[in-house]
Amino acid sequence: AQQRLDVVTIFPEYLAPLDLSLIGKARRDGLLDLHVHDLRDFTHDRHRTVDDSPYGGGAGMVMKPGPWAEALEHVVAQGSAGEAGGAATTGAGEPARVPTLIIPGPGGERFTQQVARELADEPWLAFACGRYEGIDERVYEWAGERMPVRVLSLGDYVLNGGEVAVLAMVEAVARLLPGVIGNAESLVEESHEDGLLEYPVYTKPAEWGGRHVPDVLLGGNHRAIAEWRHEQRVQRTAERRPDLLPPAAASTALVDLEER
Ligand SMILES: Nc1cc(-c2cccs2)n[nH]1
Repeated sequence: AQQRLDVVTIFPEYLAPLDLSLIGKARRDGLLDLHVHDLRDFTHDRHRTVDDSPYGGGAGMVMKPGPWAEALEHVVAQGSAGEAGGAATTGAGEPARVPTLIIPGPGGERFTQQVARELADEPWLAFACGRYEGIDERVYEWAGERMPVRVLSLGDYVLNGGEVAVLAMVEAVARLLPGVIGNAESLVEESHEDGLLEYPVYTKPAEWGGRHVPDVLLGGNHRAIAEWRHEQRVQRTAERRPDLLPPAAASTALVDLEER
């Protein structure tokens, strides 16, 4: 199953880290088909203008709609024709005609592990990297008439542009694709897979700076180890992320903690 990814940005070099290690290998193994497009290639003036001052005044600049529409039309045309890399195919083996367009922004729906899993099932994703001051609203409307559009936020903080958010989302999605991560089981027990944070991990030496590895991990009782690890995940989630626990479990886990 190959996934096609297109990224449109005014800083294509920002996406260079995607050529490294895991993601780079997935691309070389043909699991991922990544294309980065420079938004400025879709301008026609001498200064390759992509933004302008906001109607209604206010600080900063807003990205112009024209270049975005031309860039996204190019992405749809190139991707669906299978030029410069394969046309993504749906699960049913049908060529995908349009991508799901992901637009990072602080005002979007929360990007979570669940959303990452949904995106990993998509045959074709396109990412539009805007600048913080924003993209002309008519681009969202224009794109929404042609393809599914999701505005996604990494969290409640403000970045200057979408590139960093796209790097994070591409990594979170690509590692879920079959064959990208070595042993699939490492995908199961990690944080947020089942709503709990991960348990503490240890490796050699057994004693380090006067600190010891919990005895249960040094023995071979796999059931006891699994129980200890689950208990640690519940405790750690109750301490750091009670919001992830269903209310009853949160208070029970906290009562247990306070009693210790
Ligand atoms: N979560 C989040 C996304 C963003 C931006 C995306 C694009 C420009 S700023 N800030 N914070």
